[in-house]
Amino acid sequence: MAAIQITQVKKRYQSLQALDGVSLSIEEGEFFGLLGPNGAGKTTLISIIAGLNRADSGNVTIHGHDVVSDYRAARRKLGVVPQELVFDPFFTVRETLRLQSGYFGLKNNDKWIDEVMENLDLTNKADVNMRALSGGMKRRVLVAQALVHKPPVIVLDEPTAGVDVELRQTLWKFISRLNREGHTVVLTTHYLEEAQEQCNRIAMLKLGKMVALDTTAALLKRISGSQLLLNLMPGTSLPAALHPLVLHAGSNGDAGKYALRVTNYDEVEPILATLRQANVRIEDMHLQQADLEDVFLQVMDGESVHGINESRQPSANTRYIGGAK
Ligand SMILES: Nc1ncnc2c1ncn2[C@@H]1O[C@H](COP(=O)(O)OP(=O)(O)OP(=O)(O)O)[C@@H](O)[C@H]1O
Repeated sequence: MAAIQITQVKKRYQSLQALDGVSLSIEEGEFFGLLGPNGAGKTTLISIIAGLNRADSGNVTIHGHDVVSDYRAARRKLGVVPQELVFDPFFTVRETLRLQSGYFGLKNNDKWIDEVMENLDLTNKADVNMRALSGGMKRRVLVAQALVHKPPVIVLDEPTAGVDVELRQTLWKFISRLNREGHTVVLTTHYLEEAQEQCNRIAMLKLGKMVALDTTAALLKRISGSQLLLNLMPGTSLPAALHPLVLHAGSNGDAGKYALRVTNYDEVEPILATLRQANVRIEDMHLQQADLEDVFLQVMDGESVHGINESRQPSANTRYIGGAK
């Protein structure tokens, strides 16, 4: 049985089709990544999975339980770490986690609560009021809250947005352990290196539609070889002969920056010769192995992958992937 089965889900907000017929089956034990630029529909999909939002049509089941008609059973199987920090400022961390346990009818849950706090480095904050915690600490409590009932399916909506390296490491160590122990994990993130590292399979959403769905390894194979990253002197532009090699081109603040596809090092010299002949000077360059960010840009940029589409405005995602959201 699938951990999460999503069938033909559609959701419209006024004139905006936020989800346009999304179908997806996530198996038990997967570490699954849901990627897409701002506004792609990731949070909408997660809130439908969590039963916090209703699809206009289609359905979602968690371990076979429909999230609408069998809400309580579905919810019990699911732990959701929301993107926004919502909490009651009057309770301590431990009280917050006990209350959440009570919501699931769990009494005497302190042993697990202690273990979760320990694993998220929250033990020394157990008796501190929520309002006195830093943003990063509050996020740890949100994660802990999602885990109090040991849900078999854990959904994390951008859990590491704006958090420090230490929390990221703590979080991934714990979540990876839970995944190894059999919990299914679904993650949305804009940090593509994080998705590449953690997820065995990835779906990419764009404007409410699924535009890629494959194992991380297969997605990475779509782009073979390396990239030559060029930063040309201001006022110069790439000779037309090199346009077919362009994977992506910067614009506005990044004008003059290009990523060119090269399959082996021998291809670098002819590129440099072409630039020399056209009197185009290079400010900076380096060779980089292709990664998930390149696949993401390729998928999101669609037809422009095999050459520059001069009229195309840069896609919004070009600006923030890699962390600078
Ligand atoms: N309650 C709402 N009312 C109207 N439009 C909404 C509402 N919630 C989301 N939207 C719109 O639906 C689209 C999808 O939004 P959603 O938050 O699901 O995207 P996302 O992929 O999670 O984006 P981000 O990466 O920024 O979190 C966006 O265009 C958003 O503006």
